[in-house]
Amino acid sequence: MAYQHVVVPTDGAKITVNKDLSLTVPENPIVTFIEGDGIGVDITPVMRKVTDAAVARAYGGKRKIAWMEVYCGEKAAEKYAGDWFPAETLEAIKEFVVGIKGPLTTPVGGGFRSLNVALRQEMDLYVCQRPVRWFKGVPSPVKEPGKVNMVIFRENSEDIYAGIEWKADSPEAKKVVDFLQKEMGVTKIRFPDHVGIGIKPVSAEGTKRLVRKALQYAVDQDLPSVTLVHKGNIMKFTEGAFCDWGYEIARDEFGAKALDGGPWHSFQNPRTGKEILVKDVIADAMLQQILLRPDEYSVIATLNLNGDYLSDALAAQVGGIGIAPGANNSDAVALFEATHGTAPKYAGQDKVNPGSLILSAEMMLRHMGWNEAADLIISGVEGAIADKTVTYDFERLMTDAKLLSCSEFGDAIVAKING
Ligand SMILES: NC(=O)C1=CN([C@@H]2O[C@H](COP(=O)(O)OP(=O)(O)OC[C@H]3O[C@@H](n4cnc5c(N)ncnc54)[C@H](OP(=O)(O)O)[C@@H]3O)[C@@H](O)[C@H]2O)C=CC1
Ligand SMILES: O=C(O)CCC(=O)C(=O)O
Ligand SMILES: [Mg+2]
Repeated sequence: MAYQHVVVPTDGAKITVNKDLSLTVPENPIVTFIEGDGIGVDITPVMRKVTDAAVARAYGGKRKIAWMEVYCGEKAAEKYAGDWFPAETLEAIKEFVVGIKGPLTTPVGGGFRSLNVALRQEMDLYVCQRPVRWFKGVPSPVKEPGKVNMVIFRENSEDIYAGIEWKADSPEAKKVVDFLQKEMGVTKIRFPDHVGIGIKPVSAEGTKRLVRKALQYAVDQDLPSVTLVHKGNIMKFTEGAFCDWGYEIARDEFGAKALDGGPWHSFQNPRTGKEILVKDVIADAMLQQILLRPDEYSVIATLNLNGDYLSDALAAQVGGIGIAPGANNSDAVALFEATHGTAPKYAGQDKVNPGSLILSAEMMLRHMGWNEAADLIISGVEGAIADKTVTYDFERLMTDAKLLSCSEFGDAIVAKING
């Protein structure tokens, strides 16, 4: 398609999705990127530099990413006369199927809705996959961070993130309250006169497609358990149903059987013969379990809000959100991004840790099947940390570490990649 501001690189070729959803990746794939607001200007160029270095080193110049900038957030508003979310950005990410983004600002309370959530919803990127593991030498607030090795599968399209809510005192909120009281027999709205109302949709379809991915991941990676995290004791028909549907798909599609009458289940990994335990934990209890007994958890499948809370909490255990990567996937399109936000107080200072976005690029390379380059990124990050040459977030918690800027940390990783 013809784009207004997006310039398609002439030296690149399109990644295509095959019928079985595998990718055909040319030697010079076009990969879309959104720079991002706030610290996006600092971390995105560093991520590109490290990724290019890893690809060059791994394939000796035979392969090269053709980066294609697309716009969202503040930079889009400048380019597209106030449009923060240009339609052609969505079109380009969908057309070129693999992309990576910096963080985007969302105002609290009023203002526009989250552009990050809108990107996920518009492209139905229903899986938010966030691996959390410790890198040797990273300072952590817990005694044994090495026991943390989990992958969160966060449902990315439903829950209260669907954005169905009405402001207190608006005619819409009053209408919904009226409907609830008069037609649904609701008597428990504590202060009905000035109340904001939010609706939390959770469906069988949305739950099952997410839990299916989590179970399949456990099978493919030969992992010991999948834990369904929910608040089903309180929200029975949303969070409770998520848990029930999760077990149902484990039974129906993976042959899981209930253990001692349930609710926990298990099934045999068809590839390795090992048992995979399917269990559930209530969300508040899970927040203490990840601190006290992290080694008992491996793959986590959960709803949108629980997954948001869990990802930042788990990231803190292994060194903070400066080093927490992620992916947003549909069946065809993948958009990689850090777990953290725009950290506005550090914007433009060349200060923050680019690690989360670099490790998101590592996930992206693996998604493309470029595992050799992905491995080099991991060893580069490990090497820079082992040398205690780190950004402020790690340096302030380490003894005898050398403080590096964001770009210098990128250079230290590149030096390890080329070393
Ligand atoms: N996917 C996305 O694009 C996301 C966007 N957001 C948006 O970002 C904005 C700011 O959100 P906020 O709640 O402040 O959360 P942020 O994640 O942006 O920042 C919170 C704190 O986390 C630490 N931090 C974040 N990124 C890094 C990094 N790269 N290196 C080192 N430390 C880091 C900093 O801690 P310290 O102060 O201790 O140094 C920072 O003050 C909001 O508009 C929010 O909506 C939020 C989350 C995700
Ligand atoms: O979109 C936002 O502003 C926040 C999103 C977020 O916190 C997340 O995806 O983890
Ligand atoms: Mg978050």
